[in-house]
Amino acid sequence: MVDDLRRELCALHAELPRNGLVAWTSGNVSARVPGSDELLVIKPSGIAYDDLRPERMVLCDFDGVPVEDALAPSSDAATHGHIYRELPDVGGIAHTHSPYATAWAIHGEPIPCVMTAMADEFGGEIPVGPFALIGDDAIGRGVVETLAHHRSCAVLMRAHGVFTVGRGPRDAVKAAVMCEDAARVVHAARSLGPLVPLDAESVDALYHRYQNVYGQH
Ligand SMILES: O=C(CO)[C@@H](O)[C@H](O)COP(=O)(O)O
Repeated sequence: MVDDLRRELCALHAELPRNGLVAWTSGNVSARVPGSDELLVIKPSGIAYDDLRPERMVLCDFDGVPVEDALAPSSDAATHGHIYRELPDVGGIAHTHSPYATAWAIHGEPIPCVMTAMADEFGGEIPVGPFALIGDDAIGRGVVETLAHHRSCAVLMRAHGVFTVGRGPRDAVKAAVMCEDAARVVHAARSLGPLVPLDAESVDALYHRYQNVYGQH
């Protein structure tokens, strides 16, 4: 099972540069080991995306400590672990520095829910979380605190970048792609004139349809 996760994560990491969400070695994706309340798999720290391999993915505990001989895990391993510990329904997490969303994060401004694609994916605005230093679980604490008050699966961490959560790592990477798309389009819309947020009833209806009816079943 862990070997399958390593393969899935390796393929998903390739989606970050492919979608223009990261520069050089920034960003990371992790997966909870299914059924576990103490293990995750995440990328190694500071390794070029082209050099990532399934066997280089690092199996860690939720404190971000590798449980086997491995490369040093991502700087954000303890942050991912904190999120898995606090949010049992989360099975995957992605972190990017995607440019438009990070510009909103630097500005400290939530992305308002002004288009159907945002209501579909995020169920409202994409909120801003607090500034936190990198290296322990502080970012994770900020993400969890922010998500307690929002339906969004993405948080813009102030002066840093994007953290997304999903049922699995693919959902989290998709949310990171959709977050950057929203950040870019809403920025363009605002340059044309004032933004008009969708009303709450429409947001609820759109979110419900997309989450429960859209796609193949
Ligand atoms: O911004 C951060 C730390 O939150 C990361 O995106 C780093 O840029 C990549 O760190 P590693 O995952 O390679 O340690």
